[in-house]
Amino acid sequence: MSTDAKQPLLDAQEVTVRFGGLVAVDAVSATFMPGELVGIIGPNGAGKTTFFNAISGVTKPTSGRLTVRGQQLAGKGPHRFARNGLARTFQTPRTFGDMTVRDNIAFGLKFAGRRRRKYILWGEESGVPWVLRTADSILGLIGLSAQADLPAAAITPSQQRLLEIGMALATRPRMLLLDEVAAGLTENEVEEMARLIRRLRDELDLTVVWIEHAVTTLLRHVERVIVLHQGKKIADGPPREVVRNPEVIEAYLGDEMNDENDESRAEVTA
Ligand SMILES: Nc1ncnc2c1ncn2[C@@H]1O[C@H](COP(=O)(O)OP(=O)(O)OP(=O)(O)O)[C@@H](O)[C@H]1O
Repeated sequence: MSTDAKQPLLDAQEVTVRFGGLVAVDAVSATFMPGELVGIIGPNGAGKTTFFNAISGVTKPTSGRLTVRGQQLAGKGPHRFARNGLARTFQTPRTFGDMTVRDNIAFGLKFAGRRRRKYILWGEESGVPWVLRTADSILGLIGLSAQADLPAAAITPSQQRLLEIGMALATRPRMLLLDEVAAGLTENEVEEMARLIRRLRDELDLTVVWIEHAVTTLLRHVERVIVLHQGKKIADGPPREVVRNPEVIEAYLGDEMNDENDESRAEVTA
């Protein structure tokens, strides 16, 4: 891969998003390096999704800088972010229900095709992992080959989430932003999802940023976690350190990992 290992894929500096009088994201800075798997946690309304929206161009930050692979993109639209290698999922999957599962992936590939000239200019066409070259290989990767010919509306909610990840992968991203992809899944499905996410990061050399309410699972699988509280970043570090941070325990983990959950805390701190 030609990505400069020392250059952040995305560097957010002092990003603020206001909605009228409400400061949803309050001067948050965070740097994401190639190949990192980072979790974002925080109570409801902490600003997680709004931060995601800001770093993917969906919401224009009120102030702050967003540098993607060296380019200043704050204030640009989501397509500019996508062209620079960012792909994301949404809390409510945005798939095309009346199209087949395969055609949903093909749609993402078409979008990547529009970038193809740029890939060639960068000399990276040969660098696209083979598994991201066709709809069928992407379906194999995410475990949806058997559903390829079904309309997307006919597959289960957990398969919808996988499909949305597949559509994001089809755009051949360098950075994948996952917004609660494990919401509503059974315990086993959550574990499978976590394993898939790790595999994608490892095999495709992606940077993955993952918001999730299933905190215990998330903390077990990520190497770094950012905690947001009332729009501010209150911690950023390895899970075993973050779960011991008194401010984090008071603001969030005290409830999420209470006494009955000591086992899970022990698992993370081990
Ligand atoms: N478009 C909007 N207009 C006005 N306020 C908004 C808008 N989007 C989010 N907010 C507010 O901004 C704050 C942060 O919301 P956000 O959805 O980013 O939090 P979150 O951490 O993702 O929460 P959750 O875990 O519940 O998804 C909340 O107070 C929310 O009500």
